[in-house]
Amino acid sequence: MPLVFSQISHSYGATPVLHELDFAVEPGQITCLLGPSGGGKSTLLRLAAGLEKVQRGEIHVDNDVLANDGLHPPPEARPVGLMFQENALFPNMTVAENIAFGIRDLSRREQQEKVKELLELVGLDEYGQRYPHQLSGGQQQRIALVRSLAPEPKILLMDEPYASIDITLRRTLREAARRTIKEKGTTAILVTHDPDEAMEMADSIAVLDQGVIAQVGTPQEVFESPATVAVATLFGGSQRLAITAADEHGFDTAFGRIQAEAERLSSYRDAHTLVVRPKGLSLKKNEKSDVVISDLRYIGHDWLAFLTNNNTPSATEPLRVLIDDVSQYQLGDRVDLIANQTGVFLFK
Ligand SMILES: Nc1ncnc2c1ncn2[C@@H]1O[C@H](COP(=O)(O)OP(=O)(O)OP(=O)(O)O)[C@@H](O)[C@H]1O
Repeated sequence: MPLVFSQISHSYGATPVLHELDFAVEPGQITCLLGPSGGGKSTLLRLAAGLEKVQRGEIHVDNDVLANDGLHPPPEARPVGLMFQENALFPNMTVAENIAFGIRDLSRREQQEKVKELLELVGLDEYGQRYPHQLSGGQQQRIALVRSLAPEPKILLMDEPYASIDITLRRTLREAARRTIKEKGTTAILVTHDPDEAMEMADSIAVLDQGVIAQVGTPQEVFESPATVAVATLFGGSQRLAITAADEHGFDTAFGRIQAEAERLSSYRDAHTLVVRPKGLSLKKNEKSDVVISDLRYIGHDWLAFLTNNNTPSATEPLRVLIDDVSQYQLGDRVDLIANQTGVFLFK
């Protein structure tokens, strides 16, 4: 394994952030670290980068100890490349000089060849002699990426590199980054709190929640079989509801009864929490129901129904349910809720 965190605990003052965390990154993969804000994602990356001292536990690279409470090599002595938001390009150096910065020990010719190859890789062959302020934000990001790849680090650490970039450009940059990282065979960890970004970029997603890794898996595994409530609620407009009672026909929630198949229920007899995606429920009209369609909104490809329950306080957030055929429904319709086969998750 190129990068392994073992039993890492970390506190800021008296505030614990990481708790005996174990995490191994697969070689040659792009792993996205995803999780609620403040969960410790950046801290984990900063520990590997050498920007933060390891307090407890160890970090290994290829079976060698990289850092522990007695070993703290500086960032430049580590086999890692950094692409953090704060690591802007050096403004007083040309693009070529920026890229060559980390490979100053190579001969001049080798440096030039490397710079040329990397500029071509991100489609900016003509830009070597420009200064950063003469580039667009997206071009600067692409240069920052290849600058961090120039020394051919074993591991590339990226902390929200696209956070300040607009959504369309972000998509283009992600693609460029994924292609470039894959072409180089680099092992990369990308911190993001955008689940869409993680789904698009990652070979593997690791969810960090409350100081521990809650789940590691392919984007499909993490999306379709979330291991915890925190993982389930990361994706797809998921909504969390408490289950107040359950029997063989379904379960009771703040939105009344949600009907479900008996066989499904029996495997979740002790469930107390329901996480439901907008695609996870179907509606059936029932004049006697207390659940009412209080809003219908078009969201591009689909319609969302916003449901409220006449019997619950108005402060309760409406339940959002995707509907196939909007012509069947109108505002004020009363409906029953039925759990679909996918998009509904039960937790103890
Ligand atoms: N230098 C610091 N001094 C004190 N507390 C810090 C420091 N850096 C981070 N923290 C705290 O540690 C916790 C974890 O922070 P961290 O930045 O690692 O989380 P994160 O998962 O990357 O969050 P986000 O998604 O919001 O960027 C937060 O509560 C944060 O306020």
